[in-house]
Amino acid sequence: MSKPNMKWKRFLDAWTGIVVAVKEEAHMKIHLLAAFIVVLLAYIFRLSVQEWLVLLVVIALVISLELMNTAVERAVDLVTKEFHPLAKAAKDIAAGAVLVAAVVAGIVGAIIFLPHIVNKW
Ligand SMILES: Nc1ncnc2c1ncn2[C@@H]1O[C@H](COP(=O)(O)OP(=O)(O)OP(=O)(O)O)[C@@H](O)[C@H]1O
Repeated sequence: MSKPNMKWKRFLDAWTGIVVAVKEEAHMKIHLLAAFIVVLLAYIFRLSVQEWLVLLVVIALVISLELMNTAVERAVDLVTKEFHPLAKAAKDIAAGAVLVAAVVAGIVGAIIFLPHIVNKW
């Protein structure tokens, strides 16, 4: 396979990974729904460019970490389906990374949207 084709294949493989995660992970669907609602609200409240940038970064952070969490789950399940403390630690730590990002995203969302909501009333 020539080099440009290889690059295109890698892009397709990455896209396939995203599609699989969205299809198979309920949490990923919830994150995407939340991101859609946030983008809709950002449009309705006519946020500044700076506010848009911050929101897009935290949305990307949460979704990227959920993808990594899903990858860790698959890799652990490939190694063992038996109960193992290290398997539990790996999955719990990966889930913890998503939790940290989701909590920070919630705080960032509140800091950005609350003044706009208060202003509308
Ligand atoms: N092989 C294992 N050994 C020990 N504990 C495990 C193992 N597999 C899963 N667990 C524990 O069960 C929890 C749930 O694991 P599971 O693979 O079902 O993820 P999940 O809850 O389905 O996550 P998601 O909903 O994001 O897919 C883990 O966080 C971990 O604490």
